[in-house]
Amino acid sequence: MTELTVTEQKLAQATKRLQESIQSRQRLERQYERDTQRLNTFIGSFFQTVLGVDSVLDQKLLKLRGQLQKNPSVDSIEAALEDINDYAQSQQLQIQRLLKDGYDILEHLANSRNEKLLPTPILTSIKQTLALPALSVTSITPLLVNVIHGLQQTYQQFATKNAVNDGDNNPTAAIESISLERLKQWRKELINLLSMLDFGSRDEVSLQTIRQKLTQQLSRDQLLEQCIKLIRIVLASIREERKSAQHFLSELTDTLTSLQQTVATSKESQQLGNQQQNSLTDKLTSNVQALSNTIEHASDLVVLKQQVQQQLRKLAETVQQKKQLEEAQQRKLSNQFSELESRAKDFQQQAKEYKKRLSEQRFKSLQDSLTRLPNRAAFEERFALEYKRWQKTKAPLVVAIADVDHFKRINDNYGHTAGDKTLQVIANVLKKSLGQAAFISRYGGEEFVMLLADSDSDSALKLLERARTTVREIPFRFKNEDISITISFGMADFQSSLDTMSSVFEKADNALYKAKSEGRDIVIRA
Ligand SMILES: Nc1nc2c(ncn2[C@@H]2O[C@H](COP(=O)(O)OP(=O)(O)OP(=O)(O)O)[C@@H](O)[C@H]2O)c(=O)[nH]1
Repeated sequence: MTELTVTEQKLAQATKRLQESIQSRQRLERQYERDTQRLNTFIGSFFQTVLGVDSVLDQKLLKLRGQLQKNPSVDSIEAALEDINDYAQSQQLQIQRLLKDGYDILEHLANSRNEKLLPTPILTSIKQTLALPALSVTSITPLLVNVIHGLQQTYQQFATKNAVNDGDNNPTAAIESISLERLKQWRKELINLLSMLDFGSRDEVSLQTIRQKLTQQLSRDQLLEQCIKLIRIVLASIREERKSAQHFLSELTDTLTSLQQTVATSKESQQLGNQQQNSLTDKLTSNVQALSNTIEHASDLVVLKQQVQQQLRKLAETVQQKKQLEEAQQRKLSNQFSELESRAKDFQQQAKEYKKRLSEQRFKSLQDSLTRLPNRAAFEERFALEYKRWQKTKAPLVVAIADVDHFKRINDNYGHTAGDKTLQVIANVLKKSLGQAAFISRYGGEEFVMLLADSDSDSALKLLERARTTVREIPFRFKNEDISITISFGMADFQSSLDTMSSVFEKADNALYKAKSEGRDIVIRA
């Protein structure tokens, strides 16, 4: 083998090795490129998944993706991945804490008694998720999103309701909507209670002011303040009542004492008078006896005449004394009796006034002070009576509930006094249209409840229709504006022996609700 041949062989081997090494390098580079590509794709989809979860992580991933696109060194990628890993670990603790918080919130919502806060399907899915063996971000996050939607719906419902009911667009008021609902109920209840109070002119102004305040939207504190004022008025009135009852009782005791005294003195003077009378009678008897003795033993007529005259004078004196005594006794007794009589007369007058006052109070406690119609308490009493009558006779009995439409607007637009006036006018229209046959009461607020006994359902419906149209045709004028006011009715009658007071009332109430939802200004029969 020549030296040239040897050299050629070595060169060929070296070339081959070089080619192999180039190929292997190319393979490696292709592999690296593929790996980088895969990593890029993975980071890309990972990036899509976690995008928006954490802004710091977003930045780190964006940086890594940028590096990968520039064919970086493995070292620099390793450093970037390590950085991301450290950050992810620190966030993991945070996520666990958040998961725990999320779990607690869901558990609280699921067990909350106020389930109205969330729609039922959401509550069901919370309960199902909580029952899972382990919680993860993927199970809890969609649920939390649902909860947020649910709460948002509830919030919007309350906000709309408040805006419609109270004309209040203040969002903070809407946030407090649950307590606002409650406050509204309390205000309504207090207005009802107020309508049962009437302590005469002394408290009229104060009660009127409280009523006026209660018809406006109040905070809890303001409502409490009105409550306290009301309690003070009631207490003052109770004190007054107690005083007046004490006065009456002390008058009664005085009169009885004086009667007792008169009876005692008349008895005493009668006893004394009897003694005196007896002694005078004895005296008279002995006078007559002496006279008869004188006559019997007389021998001389002149002497006898003198003695008889003397005895007769004594007799006349005694008779006179007896007469005077009798007259004195008579006078004393008659004085005592006339004194007693006048005392008794005074007392009788007082008792009459007291009784009148008591019956007035009873009447007032059953009368609504604004409309002078029977109030809710009177209605309950009458309803029980009519129901008993119906149970016995099965004669027709209809319950009707009337409610002024959009009454709040009248208060809001024309003031509370206009609202009061409206209620008074409507009360009169109801009285006139329904006549004597109906028992009409102001049940509370802008609600009137009527009992139509002896009217069958058809004729009751006609009467109510008449009342409804009459109200609509009244030309109300407030603040130089002509307005039309309407009322809606719900009615129901007793039909089967299964009907009870509350079931028929509820039917009428549901019918009224229907009347409201069907556009108002109508009478709906259950
Ligand atoms: N002026 C006055 N207002 C009263 C009286 N009693 C209750 N109100 C008011 O009546 C209003 C009743 O309003 P809502 O229950 O919301 O009903 P509405 O506006 O009549 O609406 P609909 O019944 O749905 O047609 C409330 O604003 C009460 O404050 C009262 O004696 N006098």
